[in-house]
Amino acid sequence: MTTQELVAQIRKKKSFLCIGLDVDLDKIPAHLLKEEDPIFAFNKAIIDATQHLCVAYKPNTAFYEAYGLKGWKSLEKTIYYLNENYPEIFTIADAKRGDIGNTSTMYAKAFFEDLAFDSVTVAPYMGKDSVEPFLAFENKHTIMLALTSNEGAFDFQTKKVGNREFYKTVLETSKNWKNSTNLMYVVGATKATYFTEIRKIVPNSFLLVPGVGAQGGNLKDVCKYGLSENVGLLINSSRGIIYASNEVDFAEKAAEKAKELQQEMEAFL
Ligand SMILES: O=C(O)c1cc(=O)[nH]c(=O)n1[C@@H]1O[C@H](COP(=O)(O)O)[C@@H](O)[C@H]1O
Repeated sequence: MTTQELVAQIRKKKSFLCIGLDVDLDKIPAHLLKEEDPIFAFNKAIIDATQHLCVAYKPNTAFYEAYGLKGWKSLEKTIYYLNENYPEIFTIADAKRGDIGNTSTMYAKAFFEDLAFDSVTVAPYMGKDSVEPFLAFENKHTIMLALTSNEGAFDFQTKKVGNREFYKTVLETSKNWKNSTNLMYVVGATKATYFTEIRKIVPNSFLLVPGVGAQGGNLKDVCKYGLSENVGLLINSSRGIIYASNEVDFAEKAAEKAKELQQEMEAFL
């Protein structure tokens, strides 16, 4: 999917919401456990109930890998279901990959070719030659960690290297990499006050913003400091939406939570 197509979808739906499909079998409604594939049954119900309110879905692969082969099959069924039924939706494999060049190429093939996701999250720690193999794929997006939502972000990312915070160096450096127009960046919603500085370095890039809902990030502040000319934000909520209820009405309740966020977003568009 091109960035223009993503922006057009945002304008049409008046939403820049991304729903995180982080499925935990201990948290989903008990009646689904009788299904042949409870994870897919849960995802399908959530997707059908919320697809008109959001523009992206982000399964975090950890929640599928934890269940072995069965979990990976559920991930595959979920992405196929999305691509077949809602091709306008932007899909994010949240896998936080990155390795030496030839290994990164295989990671990129796994998520862009075999599973046909539109994007994948990547860690920048190994540098240019670990990220460029992902950037080589046309109309695919590489979402690189810049300033994460967790406490540990202060361990390295905000530390000064020379006279500059490390996350700023990561952002600035990555702009010089080959095919850097295929880059997006992760910035946590819990770090809303940093968005002004980040926008000085990457004024037009899309930012994936996790951390609203369960982690306490504030949507209004993120919009205030983070919105760009072409919107430039995908705001993710996982637990805050998908576990709104663990009864038979779980999909309906998830849609209510998604609608609340969509309406807050609409006010900014
Ligand atoms: O890359 C991510 O998506 C990510 C980066 C980050 O800084 N913080 C963060 O929470 N995430 C992911 O975003 C999701 C947040 O989930 P909730 O806290 O349940 O909304 C999880 O899948 C996290 O792994």
